[in-house]
Amino acid sequence: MKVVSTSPSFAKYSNEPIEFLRSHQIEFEYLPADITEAEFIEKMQGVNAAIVAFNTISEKVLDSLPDLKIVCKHGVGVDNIDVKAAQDRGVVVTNVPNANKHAVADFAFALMLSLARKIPEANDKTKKGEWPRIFGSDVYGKTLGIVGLGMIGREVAKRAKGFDMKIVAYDPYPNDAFAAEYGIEYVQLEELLTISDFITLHMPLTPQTRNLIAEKEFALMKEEAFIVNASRGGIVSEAALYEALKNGKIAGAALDVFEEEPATDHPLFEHSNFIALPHIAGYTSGAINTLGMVCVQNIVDVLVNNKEPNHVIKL
Ligand SMILES: NC(=O)c1ccc[n+]([C@@H]2O[C@H](COP(=O)([O-])OP(=O)(O)OC[C@H]3O[C@@H](n4cnc5c(N)ncnc54)[C@H](O)[C@@H]3O)[C@@H](O)[C@H]2O)c1
Ligand SMILES: O=C(O)CC[C@@H](O)C(=O)O
Repeated sequence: MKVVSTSPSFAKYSNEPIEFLRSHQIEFEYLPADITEAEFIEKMQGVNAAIVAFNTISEKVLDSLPDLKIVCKHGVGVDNIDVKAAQDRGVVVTNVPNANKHAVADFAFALMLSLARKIPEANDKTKKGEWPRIFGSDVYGKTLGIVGLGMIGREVAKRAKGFDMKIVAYDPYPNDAFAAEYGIEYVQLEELLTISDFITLHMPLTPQTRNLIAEKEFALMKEEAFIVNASRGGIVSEAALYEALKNGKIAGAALDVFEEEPATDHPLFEHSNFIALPHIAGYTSGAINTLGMVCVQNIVDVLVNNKEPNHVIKL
């Protein structure tokens, strides 16, 4: 039996996941994260399980890999996997919910603070020998709008309580008990965009959420508002964001995720009130170790124990 990973972070902090596979007589190999579809199909012949980060598992890929039994998303969002096609072919798809929620929530908060206090700009100038008086915006006591109050959104809300923020949320599937416990008010998206000083997005990329934040939505926001997206590229229209920043419709934005990744030499980079990150919100040692161990346990359950693994994505 053989497992391949295209996730560059799999087993980065310890060998435990690979040793676990070997203890079950399962071979392991890394493939490059930016592998082409044709190369992936070629290298995956005879392989029984794939651990994937960003590469696309399309219907064509699944049709070309008759020995594949399980695809494990090394993370949460399964937008790069054709789950329906996999299900139709009897290939199990799993993800790892929960494992990187603290890492991403911390990161989203770091981005809000970085935008409000202009930390990247202050760092750049100080290292260039300047000693600038840079004035920022308050975070403490401001209104935070969380779009998508799932596992990560709820962790962001818990952090925001420590900053005494007023929290509003939009989510088509409300969690009333959590909202009541943390004093969160559910509102419609339009209201959230209108009243929030900080807006943070934490939902999956789906046909319904693609371009959810576009020209009309930026027009609703306050001129002092900051927006953070550490969920998925494509939820924020980058063309609309470019115009919103250019025309001063909002105060700043930070993206950890882009419509096309890797994002290099992007028009948004010209805006000084725009922070660009390379899809690293979930990258901490604790999160990565848990992700790896959950993936390999699921693989052993399918290939060796003949048992339903945890976190199967079912449509
Ligand atoms: N940047 C990163 O490295 C990174 C890491 C982990 C997860 N993510 C992304 O974050 C997303 C959220 O992760 P999670 O663990 O909180 O998932 P989750 O499933 O626990 O929560 C997602 C929430 O979004 C809500 N939702 C669905 N459609 C919506 C819509 N149209 N508008 C508003 N809310 C909507 C759901 O009801 C749910 O409450 C993932 O889907 C993934 O794409 C990114
Ligand atoms: O595995 C990764 O490298 C990141 C995955 C992350 O975006 C997620 O959806 O959890």
